[in-house]
Amino acid sequence: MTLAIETEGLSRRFGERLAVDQVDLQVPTGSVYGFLGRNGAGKTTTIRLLLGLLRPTAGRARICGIDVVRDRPAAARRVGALLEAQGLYPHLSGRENLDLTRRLLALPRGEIDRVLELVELRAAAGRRVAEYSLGMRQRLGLARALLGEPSVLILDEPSNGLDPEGIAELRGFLRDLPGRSGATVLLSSHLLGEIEQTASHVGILCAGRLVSQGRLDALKAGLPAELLVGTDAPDAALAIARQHGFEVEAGPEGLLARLAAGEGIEQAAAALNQALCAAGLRVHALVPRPRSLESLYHLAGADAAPSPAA
Ligand SMILES: Nc1ncnc2c1ncn2[C@@H]1O[C@H](COP(=O)(O)OP(=O)(O)OP(=O)(O)O)[C@@H](O)[C@H]1O
Repeated sequence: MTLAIETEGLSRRFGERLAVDQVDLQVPTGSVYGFLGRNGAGKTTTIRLLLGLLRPTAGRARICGIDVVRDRPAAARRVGALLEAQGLYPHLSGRENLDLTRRLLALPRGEIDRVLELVELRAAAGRRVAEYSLGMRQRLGLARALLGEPSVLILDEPSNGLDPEGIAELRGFLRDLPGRSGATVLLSSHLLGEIEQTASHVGILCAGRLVSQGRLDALKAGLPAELLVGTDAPDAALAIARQHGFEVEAGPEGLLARLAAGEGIEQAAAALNQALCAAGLRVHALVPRPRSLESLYHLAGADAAPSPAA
């Protein structure tokens, strides 16, 4: 497995605050890597370190094998980025905005039409950016990141400001991008549903530390199974299930029993059903729940304590 982005012990301190704490990112070439974490977890700081916009306090980052601190220009040539502060000029047209970057990168003129086509902004390219909707600006920012066909795309919260239709379009676009162009995509987000549908790999950041990382399907497969339990007396069922050694919590859809790693789901369901029925409760549902990114996020502790850095 070759890595498009790799960090070792990457850390960044702001005064007393350790915003990024010994992060070892491994982003395989050709992956769509969802970089998750609640607000203040350190995603943007990590991205700024990857782009060489900030210097690390410790550790190192490599883009396509190039050390970002030692050889920033060479690393920068391999990356296209979309950051929250986009730096678009509102009085210029979309095309003119792209042209500024195109000239800076010494790319041929045709490159502008190629990226406009990709983000479907060709028809609006002559209009001033001041007249663009937030979603159009976001797509223009994406078009600019795509100029020069970079090997690595780094996108900080790319779905910000997009309506549900725009989010769905972006999702399809990003999911297909590695297959179409061979590019690797790292996108940060706090939207689990978005990442679950888009990413092949994830990394979860919590209070500056990377608490989970890997192929999304493999990480999900390694999660303990869960059973959703419907009864007519959830409070009593919760107590009884706990007495019988089940790890249970009350959720919006009913009781959620989390099985121990390796515990057989059929056996556990039968034992739980028996315990509840023996106590005189009526069980009307006992359903295995698909393993989800939400469970992974929860078990990694990323949604628990607010990050001290936040
Ligand atoms: N230039 C700075 N000076 C001081 N503290 C900073 C600076 N930049 C970031 N921080 C702090 O570092 C921590 C991590 O911030 P960061 O923006 O990286 O988080 P994030 O995960 O991207 O969150 P968000 O989604 O809200 O942008 C926060 O506590 C933030 O206040």
